[in-house]
Amino acid sequence: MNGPLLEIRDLETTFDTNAGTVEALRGVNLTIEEGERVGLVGESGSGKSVTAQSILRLIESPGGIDAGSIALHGRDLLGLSDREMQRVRGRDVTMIFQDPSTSLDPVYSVRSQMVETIGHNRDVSDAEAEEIAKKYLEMVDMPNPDRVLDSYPHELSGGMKQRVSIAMTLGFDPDLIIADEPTTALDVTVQKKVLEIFKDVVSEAELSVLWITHNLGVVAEFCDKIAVMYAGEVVEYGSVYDIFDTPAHPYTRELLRTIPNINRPNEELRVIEGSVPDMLDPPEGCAFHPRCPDAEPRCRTTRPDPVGGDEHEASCLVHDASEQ
Ligand SMILES: Nc1ncnc2c1ncn2[C@@H]1O[C@H](COP(=O)(O)OP(=O)(O)OP(=O)(O)O)[C@@H](O)[C@H]1O
Ligand code: NI
Repeated sequence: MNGPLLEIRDLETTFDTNAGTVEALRGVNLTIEEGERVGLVGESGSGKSVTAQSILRLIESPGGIDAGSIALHGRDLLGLSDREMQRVRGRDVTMIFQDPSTSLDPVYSVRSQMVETIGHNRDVSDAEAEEIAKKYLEMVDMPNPDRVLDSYPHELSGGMKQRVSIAMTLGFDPDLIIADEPTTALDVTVQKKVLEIFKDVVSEAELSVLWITHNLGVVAEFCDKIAVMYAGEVVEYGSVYDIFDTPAHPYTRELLRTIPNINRPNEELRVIEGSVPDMLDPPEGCAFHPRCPDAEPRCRTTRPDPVGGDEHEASCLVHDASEQ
């Protein structure tokens, strides 16, 4: 039996600033099984992007990973040399960014970038690599792959660029794709289209994905599992069904209430009362207690551990995920 694809344990990442130490990640636990699509959701500042950057070891000074472990196929990523880590980033774990320009080089044609990437990761000739590139461009619904191959990134629209960067990601043949809000920079109709394409590509290629988003609706459509982040911790984890049907953590319940109801389009959007904590000085006890409708006195002083088991767990002293 193989272990999980990715296993993050008690991960702590901080940034030293003039104002003090920002405790961005305060003990993140997250497991992704082979072939799983996991949505990472939470309000702005909860630590979603820092989690992604920590997995890829892209946290730069004055930031750093202070504690915990990250294992990919059982291999400890935090113990690798910079060179080995570079190989992991080029081959095993790839990231799709909000701004597709980040993953495309402006000075090379799409052809040379895709052929190089594919050739680098597979034992094929340039001609074969080009055929594979065309196949990937067809998979992302590019009507004229030959023309796209001849293009330079600036000749493509935002939506096309993002599709090319998805095709490029396939060229890496990665074990895990991390996508950090990859469609938010696009306008709404293009967003929908790119999302559909990505969904199809992921199921066709049976990829494992960590999908970072604010949008619980997207997660419900796209993912198998959901991890809810709050103040630098995963506070609830479970299948999409469990999270939507029997959410245990009061924060998850509040987050679900903020999803717009398509049957009541004129209803005012609900927001969660209060604001996210200052990570320079996070609250004692449960970080959500100042905003929590169900908080009890003990929540102010005792930090909850995850309870419930592998399938569905939540870090809450009041509500037990296994009893939902
Ligand atoms: N380079 C940095 N220097 C200092 N603090 C940082 C840095 N990068 C992130 N942080 C802090 O770490 C915390 C987590 O940030 P992160 O970007 O992971 O949030 P997020 O959940 O991705 O939010 P968003 O949804 O807005 O992208 C925040 O408090 C943020 O201010
Ligand atoms: Ni982010």
